[in-house]
Amino acid sequence: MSDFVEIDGSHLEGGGQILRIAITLSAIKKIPVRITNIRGGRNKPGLMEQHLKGIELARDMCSATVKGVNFGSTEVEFSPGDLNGGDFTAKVNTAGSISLLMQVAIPIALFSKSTCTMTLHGGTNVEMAPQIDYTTEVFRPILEKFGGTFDFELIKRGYYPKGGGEVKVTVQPIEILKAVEMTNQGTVREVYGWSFVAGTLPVSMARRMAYSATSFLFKLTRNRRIPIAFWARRLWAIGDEAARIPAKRAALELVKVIQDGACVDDHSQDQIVVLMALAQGRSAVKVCDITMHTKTAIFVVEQMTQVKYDIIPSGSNNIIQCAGS
Ligand SMILES: Nc1ncnc2c1ncn2[C@@H]1O[C@H](COP(=O)(O)OP(=O)(O)OP(=O)(O)O)[C@@H](O)[C@H]1O
Repeated sequence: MSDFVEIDGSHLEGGGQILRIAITLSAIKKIPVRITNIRGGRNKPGLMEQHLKGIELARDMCSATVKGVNFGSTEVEFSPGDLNGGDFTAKVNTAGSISLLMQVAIPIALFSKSTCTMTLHGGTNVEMAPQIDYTTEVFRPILEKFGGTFDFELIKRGYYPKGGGEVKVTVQPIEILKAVEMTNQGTVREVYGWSFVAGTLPVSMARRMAYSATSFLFKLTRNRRIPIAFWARRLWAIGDEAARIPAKRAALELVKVIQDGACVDDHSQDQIVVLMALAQGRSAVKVCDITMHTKTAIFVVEQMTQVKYDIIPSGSNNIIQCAGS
């Protein structure tokens, strides 16, 4: 009989997230894992550069023995060793997301025996992944509620298609992650954000995006004071109308979460599933609709551990609950 827990990488969302969660839990809980049909839900299945470098980083962090860790591979075996801490480097040679490398590595680092320092190269602000600013300004405060945190230094931003960004992350080990109760939104006192433009685009476009986002937010939230900082950096906006589209989308996404009374937004939802599983005690978090990424995260955790989640409808929201292991 095989000692490996087998995870079907094509299930539900069928993307790289299944891989990251399986590898993270494997490293922390010392569970050998075999992931098959990797990214079977995507047009081009198999390991892409970002996923490959993420697994290699996790391998180095826990001295794992691995099989099938090469570009395009659709099946990987990962047998973890000890989490000793130390200095690690991962270099994604494309714009593959540094935040997604952090998604694999930070929980592992928190449970290591000594400090982990990671030098990560790749994209800092790319589509379909957390912006580095999201990871540091949205995800990190949530992580802090669980009792973990990280220091970071943003050395250089990197964008599609070249990448070339660099971030240094330092994580101190913790004894335990604490369970959280986030079911009451409280009062939203301030909203802030960053507006960026790309390449040769003028800073004035970043201002227009920020202005559009502010006025949408103002209309939607009625009279709240909403300061938005203007930062000019290289990013992806391409035209004047295009400047309003991401601004409106950002405003609408945020207002939906605020008005629904949820305590985390749709993108943090799936990222906290793993933290809840690793925390000591019973956690409860109020979210909007359960996303496919969240269902997928729950599937992987339940396959690999004894943790069971309850989803309890609460008005137009849901409360995700579980007792961590
Ligand atoms: N705009 C966003 N802000 C914050 N987080 C995001 C955003 N978009 C996506 N994410 C998060 O990024 C992760 C993406 O996982 P997903 O498996 O879809 O992508 P992936 O690893 O790049 O692989 P694939 O190429 O297979 O899609 C999820 O945790 C998701 O919540």
